[in-house]
Amino acid sequence: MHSAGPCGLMMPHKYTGNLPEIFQSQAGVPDFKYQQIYGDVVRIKGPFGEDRLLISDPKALQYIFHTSGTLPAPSEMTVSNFGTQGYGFLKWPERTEISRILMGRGLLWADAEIHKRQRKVMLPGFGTPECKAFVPIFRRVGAELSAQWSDILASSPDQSAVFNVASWLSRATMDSIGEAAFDYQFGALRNTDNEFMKAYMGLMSDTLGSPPKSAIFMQTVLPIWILQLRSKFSRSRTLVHARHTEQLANAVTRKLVDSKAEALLQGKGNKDILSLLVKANASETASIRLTDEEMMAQMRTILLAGHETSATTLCWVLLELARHPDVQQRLRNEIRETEIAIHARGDADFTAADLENMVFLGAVIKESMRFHPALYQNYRQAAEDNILPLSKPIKTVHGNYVNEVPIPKGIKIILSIAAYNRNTEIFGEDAHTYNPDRWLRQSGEKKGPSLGVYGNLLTFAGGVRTCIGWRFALYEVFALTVEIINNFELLPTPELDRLRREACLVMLPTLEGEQLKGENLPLRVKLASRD
Ligand code: HEM
Repeated sequence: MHSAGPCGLMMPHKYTGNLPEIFQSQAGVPDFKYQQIYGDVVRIKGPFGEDRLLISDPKALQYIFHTSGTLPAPSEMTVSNFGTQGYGFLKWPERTEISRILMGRGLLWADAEIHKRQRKVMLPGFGTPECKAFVPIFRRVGAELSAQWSDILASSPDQSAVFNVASWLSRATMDSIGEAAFDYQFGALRNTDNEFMKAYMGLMSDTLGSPPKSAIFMQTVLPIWILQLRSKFSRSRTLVHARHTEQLANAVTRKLVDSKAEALLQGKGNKDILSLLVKANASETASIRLTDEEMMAQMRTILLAGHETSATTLCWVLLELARHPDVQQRLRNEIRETEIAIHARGDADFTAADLENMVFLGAVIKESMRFHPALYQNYRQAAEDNILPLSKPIKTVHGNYVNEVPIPKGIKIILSIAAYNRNTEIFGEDAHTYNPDRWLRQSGEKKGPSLGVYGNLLTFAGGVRTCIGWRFALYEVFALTVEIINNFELLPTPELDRLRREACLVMLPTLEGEQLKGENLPLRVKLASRD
């Protein structure tokens, strides 16, 4: 296996290894560089020269996400018996500590048995019919955003304006998640002064964007209990922001959980995710049931995981459409043809089936999610000594070729979603080019081992930790893209020369020199002509 160092890559630092380059660069940049020079399995250095791996090999990723760990013997298998299949590689403790600070001890924090138990209770809220039923909510939120943009354009002299699209989408997805997940009106699109929204805006970039070397060092070498004390008492601006958001979120989620439990007692169950979760929890045996603290953590998890990721994904979709006017026009044509068919059959609006049946829309969304995965890396640690199978042989530093790599217990691995999504063996020699048409070619999908739930991308991760909200996210991204492209024309602005893929767990658009202002995607918006 090759190790990083020569060939123009940064030499590892004595104390922090390659981690500053990995965590301070723009999202995906070191991953692509290492992949191009060394291939899909690269040994990098952690603190004090510790070995770590950076992986984008499809077979190794499939093993880690899907088949590592063991199942109980068939004779020992019971309903509550904990099989470890898919849990052979657990999350890095310092990263789960970040999840705990931002979201509490919910699904993104949990691992192994606790994860399996929590996920079982949560799944009923995220099925296909449940997510399809949210489409009218997404469409309503889209219509509200459209109405506000149209008003602003109508009062501008040349009927066009530059919007920070990232801020608008963040507020739109907050309203969507509020209504669909909690039956709650955040009113984020209507009221920009909303205290809750202000706390969530910039939370990721503030707490995780461009960390200084000292923070990277502390996070990796300090024991978890010190990190926990720090998160509780530190006066640093970022941790004060995280604690303030936690207080606001806990106050809202506590009231919501209580009111849903009360509604259930009165037989008034609703269809929002929280109501479904409260119901599913009540029908579980006591040993599996989520505690009150866990229930509130799930709400904070859904709030952050479900709002920032969808908003970011939509940003990258719209950016590519602004950069590729031909693609934008083809998509608008498909949307308008579908709209004519909808009106002809006597319906007023797009249904979930209409959104799914738009082939070019599907190609645009898949390609945008491939090219710009909102979560660009996952972090795992081997629970046991293991052997990692590889798709193709790699050359070791001794010059031998090997088909598998022995993995000692405890080794930390970065699973590069960004680099897998650009793997040329899977997506073709032009994997670094944005091209929705690749999904219309027969060969566009399902090359390589089965990994991800959508287009075999890793954008929603895979296996037991596949994004629980992936169907929710898809319908939301479809619905809002259709609304915006049907009504508006998007154009690039000169500021895009300074656009960064800010690496803060989620890949946010920011502008060079203005990272501290948080997410920013300046696009020029005009009404789309209807000739
Ligand atoms: C396009 C938008 C989205 C993307 C790209 C995305 C991506 C991901 C990824 C990569 C993971 C795995 C993270 C890890 O294991 O560390 C994940 C997990 C998760 N996502 Fe999403 N997500 C999106 C939208 C949503 C939405 C809308 C919701 C909720 C409504 C949601 C809820 C969650 C939850 C709760 C988990 C933890 C699942 C588990 O560990 O079992 N996500 N997501």
